[in-house]
Amino acid sequence: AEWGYSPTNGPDVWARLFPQAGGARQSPVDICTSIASSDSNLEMKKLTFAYESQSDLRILNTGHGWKVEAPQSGSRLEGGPLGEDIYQLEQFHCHWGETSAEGSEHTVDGRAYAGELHLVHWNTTKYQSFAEAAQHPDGLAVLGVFFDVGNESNDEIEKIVSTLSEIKFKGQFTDIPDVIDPTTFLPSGLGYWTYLGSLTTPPCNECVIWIVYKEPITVTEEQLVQFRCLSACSGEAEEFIVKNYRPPQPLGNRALRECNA
Ligand SMILES: NS(=O)(=O)c1ccco1
Ligand SMILES: [Zn+2]
Repeated sequence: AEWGYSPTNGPDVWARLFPQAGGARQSPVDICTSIASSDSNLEMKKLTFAYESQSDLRILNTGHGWKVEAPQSGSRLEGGPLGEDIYQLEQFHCHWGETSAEGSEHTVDGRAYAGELHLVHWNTTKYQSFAEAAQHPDGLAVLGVFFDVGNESNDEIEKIVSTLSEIKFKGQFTDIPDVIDPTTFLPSGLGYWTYLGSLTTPPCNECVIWIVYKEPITVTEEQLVQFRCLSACSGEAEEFIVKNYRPPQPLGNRALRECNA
């Protein structure tokens, strides 16, 4: 039985097939800003990133959304909550909802955004592959960026949107002709929250250091409408991917730290 986001195969039943989904350090979480502790040593070790601009990146319809494969050996994410290790960009994708009133995975004081972009990195200092890194508590680092709906379309997201008609069905892929610079997905304000969590899709490995930016970026309703036209099926039967977000999971006794870069 393929997992998904419907009542019969969605987040409420994932733990039956994927035991880790019922663990104590699951993601996403509701970010309760009043309990976030501004941790001084996060400010000392500034979070730094360096990405390459790449063209001809492959975008795939995974059946659960779109995913851009961006293995960037030259990219580096380090500092902040990442200790002494260097993390390398592997892929990026996003989550959205049926309407723009929902769609993000993390929420802020109970408020959902219209969507959430995930830039997925893995620890190349300690591990030899993404798959290996995903088996360790400090294996992955994911940058989360919220989407707000506004009037200006996001040019970088538009490069993604313009390919979606070619990958309407699950399993289809194509190359993005434009040059993509992942830095352009990041908000101007670099304040963030960070905590230890998991992949938000099965198998929900508890291997992610989450870094969620406070400031959203803006996309248009039309861009989100295009996301919802992707099909979860590989054939004629059209079942649109209208939502692909997991609701918040218990924070439990995990520390939630913030850095106002
Ligand atoms: N949604 S996410 O970034 O936690 C992820 C990456 C790979 C699988 O799930
Ligand atoms: Zn994600």
